[in-house]
Amino acid sequence: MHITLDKTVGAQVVQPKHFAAFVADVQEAGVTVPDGDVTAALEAVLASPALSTFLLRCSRADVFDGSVAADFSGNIKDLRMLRSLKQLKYFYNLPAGQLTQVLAGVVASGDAVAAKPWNALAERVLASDELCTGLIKNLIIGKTASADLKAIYEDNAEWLLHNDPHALYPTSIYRQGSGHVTSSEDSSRIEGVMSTTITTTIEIVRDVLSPDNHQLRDMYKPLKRCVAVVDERLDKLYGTTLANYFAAHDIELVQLTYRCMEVDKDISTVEKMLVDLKGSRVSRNEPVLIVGGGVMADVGGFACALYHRNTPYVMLCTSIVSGIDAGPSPRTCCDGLGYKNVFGAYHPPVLTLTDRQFFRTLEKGWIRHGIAEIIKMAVTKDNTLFEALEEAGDKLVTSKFGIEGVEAGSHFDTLSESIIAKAMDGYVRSEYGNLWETHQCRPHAYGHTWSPGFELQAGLLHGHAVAIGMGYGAYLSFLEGWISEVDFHRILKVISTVGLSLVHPILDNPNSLWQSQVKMTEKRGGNLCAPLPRGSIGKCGYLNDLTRERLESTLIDYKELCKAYPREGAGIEPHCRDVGLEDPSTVKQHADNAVHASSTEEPSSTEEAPTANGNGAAANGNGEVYNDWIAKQQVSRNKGATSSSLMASMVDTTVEDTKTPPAFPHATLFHEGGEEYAQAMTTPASSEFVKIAKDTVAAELFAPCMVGAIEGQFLKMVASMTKAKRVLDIGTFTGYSALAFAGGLPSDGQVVSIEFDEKCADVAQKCFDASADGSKIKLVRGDAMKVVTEMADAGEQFDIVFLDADKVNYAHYYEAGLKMLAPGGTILADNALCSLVYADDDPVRLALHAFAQKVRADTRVEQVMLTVREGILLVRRV
Ligand SMILES: C[S@@+](CC[C@H](N)C(=O)[O-])C[C@H]1O[C@@H](n2cnc3c(N)ncnc32)[C@H](O)[C@@H]1O
Repeated sequence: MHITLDKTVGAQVVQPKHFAAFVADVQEAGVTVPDGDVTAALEAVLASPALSTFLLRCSRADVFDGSVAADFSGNIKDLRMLRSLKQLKYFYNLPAGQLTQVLAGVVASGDAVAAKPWNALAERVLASDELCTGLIKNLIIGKTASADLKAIYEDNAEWLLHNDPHALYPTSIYRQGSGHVTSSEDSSRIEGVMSTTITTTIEIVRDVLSPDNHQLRDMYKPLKRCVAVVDERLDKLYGTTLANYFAAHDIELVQLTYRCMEVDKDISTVEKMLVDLKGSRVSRNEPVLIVGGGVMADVGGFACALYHRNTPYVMLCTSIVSGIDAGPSPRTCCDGLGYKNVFGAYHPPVLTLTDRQFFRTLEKGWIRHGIAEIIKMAVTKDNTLFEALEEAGDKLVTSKFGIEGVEAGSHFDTLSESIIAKAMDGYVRSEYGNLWETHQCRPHAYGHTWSPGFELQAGLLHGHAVAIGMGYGAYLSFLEGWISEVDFHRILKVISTVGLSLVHPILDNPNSLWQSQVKMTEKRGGNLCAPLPRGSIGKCGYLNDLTRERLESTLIDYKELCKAYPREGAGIEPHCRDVGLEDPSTVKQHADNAVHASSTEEPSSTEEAPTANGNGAAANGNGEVYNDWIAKQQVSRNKGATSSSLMASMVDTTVEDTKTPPAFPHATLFHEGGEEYAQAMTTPASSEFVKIAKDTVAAELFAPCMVGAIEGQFLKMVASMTKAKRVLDIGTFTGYSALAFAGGLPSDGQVVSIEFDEKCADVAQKCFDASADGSKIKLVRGDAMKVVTEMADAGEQFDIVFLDADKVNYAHYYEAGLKMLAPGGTILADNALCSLVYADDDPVRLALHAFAQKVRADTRVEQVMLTVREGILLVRRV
């Protein structure tokens, strides 16, 4: 029994039953693959009625139609057939290596024994350099094709040429375009409609780089090579495995490697990729392999979107975020001009592969951060996923999704895999129906409405910021009566159990959340449209109204509620720096919200205000150009100013040194209000610093000795901007400066802090013990004069040396510090301008002045006197 092709009818429906019939026909007709010449063997198979009728039918199937897909849904075998159908539709244009492989897969799905000769044929074709990459159409309708084959395939080709040319001459088998045009009689007015349909496949796989796994081989063997765009970090971890995989299958690997940290997510990285793709002569229908996490998915995908205006790519996801979210996402992008995700294209991969094995090399902090994206899908889309998360709990983090200490095939192994799979399913179901983001009903934006306001400012990992947004959102949902109190607490519990944050001290500033809401409303076309759980967990609704007053009052209540949770709602390793990332707030000076540690926050919806106020010619609010404004405002403001005018610093660079500090008729460096304003505009100190201040006062120690909030933030940022690893803090007092430095160091960084007063040291140690960064600090009790000499003699090295003990001995600390300074290191001397404000007869006044003069005369160094707080002399070797 053969399927009869009605050649006059297009859009033949091909269903699983037709696949089954084809396999049965193969068996019944005893189609076997002859030995001997491989080309002859392939031709013989193509001539068989069973195969040819099946192929002809497939070529006319409307493979992108939803009703065709609906026939296949249900089980994995069906879905594999559906993917085969999408390829067989274009069989005329497939390389022989690919067609024989797909057919072997189809036959094997119905009858493993019958598939043996088909597998053998596929292997022989793949092994034949000449045949493997050649297009099937050359064999069946080309000039040299046999008359028998032409007789079977030529008529249909002719029909396709007129009725469905895409099936015969495709440049992409993953997209279809259609459209219609209506014109006026004289064609002076035209109304047109265009639409694109895109197909993609997503699969959770295991051991994808094991040579026994044929998924990548099947994709690239027919092409004989694989051009891979690989994240540098992944190359270090898996570069050899990747090379071995392709070598084992005799596929040439052209590897292009890029640094793909969050800061690299800009157009220059995309440009480099484009140049390399062109240099590697990638053709427009050759799928590029992209290997990496969220940033790589965004940037690599964007490069493919631009290259040849659209080049297919296979996304091999190596992180949770890419695995369930950024990887299969159609939204590719990069940052630019101080805006986040401002450039981009809608260009999903043709195949997404997620393999949990890669999670083995992820830090636990990264795993936690990725789980936030899973929680958002669970809460808004899938109650069963939520229950799975409740069941798995913290073990998801400790076992890295069932990869460490969990038996393969065990319940937890299966549970972990299903969590990834369900999250991915929920995500693409929300995304794919809204490809161009033409509306804002986007469940996957849950947790992303208020978090952009504080994520960067607090240096939070994206996942922690989103988790706070989700917790707060769930509270609003509960207040609206959309979910029960029980469900609200279930959501908080899931977040807290995996160590994600419910709160952060940054929430003490509700303004940042409000500003984010204002911007988000603007970006969402004038609607807040904040996705929140509604009805029950797993269902989504949208909050469109929230006044500032309500936001502020509910936030206070929410913070209070969270105190009942472990760690009083705080997350574990919530900051970028905790997981070895650069602190985003110090990496790029974006505006309120810029580059984040992940790519999944509402790309294209979070383009923020520009970073700076433009160039000199930019218009002010009142329409004046900048230079006019300078002339009017600044010139008159500085009229009459003499030596202290701003001009002096530019035209007169030879300000004289004086033997003694010059007269300065003020008690402080700043006029009233100056410091307060600066502090108001500085990232607020966290609760740990508030604790130090309180403990200092409680111990009846003189609190103004501390460096305080502005200088503390400055020291932290210096440490992080200079990428320091070791800091020497001379003069601990109660620990403020030490803890500030510690905050700017990576997790393996160290602050050595010296203090000779036992009472101060005791208070400091307690504060260190209570702080997350305290473990980075080593408190040395003793006389700094002696301790630094011993350290210098022992050859210790530091990236930063901070002088803040007895001022009269600064010269000594300075010399020892220079000895211990690592290449490129920095010395900072605190209170360096105090000589101006101390009483004339104060011995410290002259000592500080002498010290400043010493450094001024020192040809080994360059220095700058900063008017921060009481003056900081910043020194480095030249
Ligand atoms: C200005 S406070 C330091 C403030 C500290 N950096 C902070 O941010 O809180 C100076 C500290 O240096 C300590 N100190 C002064 N001379 C010292 C010395 N020779 N050895 C060790 N500690 C000393 C004092 O006891 C005092 O606690």
